[in-house]
Amino acid sequence: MGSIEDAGNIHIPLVDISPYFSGDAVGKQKVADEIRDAFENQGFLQVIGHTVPLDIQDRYLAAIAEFFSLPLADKESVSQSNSKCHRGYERIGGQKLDELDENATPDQKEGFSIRRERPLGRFLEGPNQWPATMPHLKDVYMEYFDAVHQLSKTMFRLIALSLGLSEDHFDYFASDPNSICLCRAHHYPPTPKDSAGRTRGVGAHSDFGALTLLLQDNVGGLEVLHKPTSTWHAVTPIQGAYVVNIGDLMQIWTNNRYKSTMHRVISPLSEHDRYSSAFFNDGALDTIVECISTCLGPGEKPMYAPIRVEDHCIKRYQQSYGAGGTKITV
Ligand SMILES: O=C(O)CCC(=O)C(=O)O
Ligand SMILES: [Fe+2]
Repeated sequence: MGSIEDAGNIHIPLVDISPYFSGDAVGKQKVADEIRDAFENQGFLQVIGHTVPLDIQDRYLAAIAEFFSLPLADKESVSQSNSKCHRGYERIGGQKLDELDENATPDQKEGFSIRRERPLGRFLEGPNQWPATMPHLKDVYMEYFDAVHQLSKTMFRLIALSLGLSEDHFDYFASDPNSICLCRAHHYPPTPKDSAGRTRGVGAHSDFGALTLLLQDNVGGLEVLHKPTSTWHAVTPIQGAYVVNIGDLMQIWTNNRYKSTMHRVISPLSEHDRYSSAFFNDGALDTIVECISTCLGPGEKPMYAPIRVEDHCIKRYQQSYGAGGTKITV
């Protein structure tokens, strides 16, 4: 494990997970121990030695850049406002994720959200929207979706080992084909000089699901909060790596042992467009999330009441909409 940054008190580890795939129990446990350390301390790490080929990442990043460069009318033709299940395009300023500052400006990013293709059904189940003017987007997007979903299942296996559970503990949650995994591509345009320092790409928030895998290009801007010192620290881009963080559901499962950490994207003065993609594995809707027995020390009590994933997600979506009309924090 190597430290990619050591600014003040913060340490965001870089973990090579390739020993996990060797099948050797000692190698697997070593990776799981490194992951435990990262989630107990900062709640964030970067992962290399994984199974998503660089070639798929590159083709996907190129495809989302091409999508965001389409005329606005083409993007609006797949607007989320047409969708009953939060699929499709969100324009710049369409979201405001900031949970710390109610006067913050709306997020200076545009997004495109895809889940598994399903008929309209339970919460967030339904059809995707694809732009007619870019017919090749669907194949590359879904190829990437499948590859990163697979990696998220591996990460859940490692999390299980890190908590002293059997390796398949989260398999149903993480692999249910009807789960509500979300893959959202983002485009952050360069910041004009007059708004430098006053806008946010994404306001400060924690992710409310279980696990997030973020692919970012080399522009930078993602920062995580170090709570004890109230200071923000950059997550330096590493080509091909995933930034992995846990969300509020995993914090509930682990009784606060693993930290769901506030993060944001600043809008630095930059000549460059930034592209990123977040994959949220929020799992099987009917799972009951409650304190895992291995996370309860002697004399400790569960800090949260048990909650069903679907109820938790509906509540968080409703809170988000109630707060600002268009705000969705995932
Ligand atoms: O684009 C990024 O770097 C982070 C995005 C993010 O935090 C989110 O979508 O929840
Ligand atoms: Fe986030």
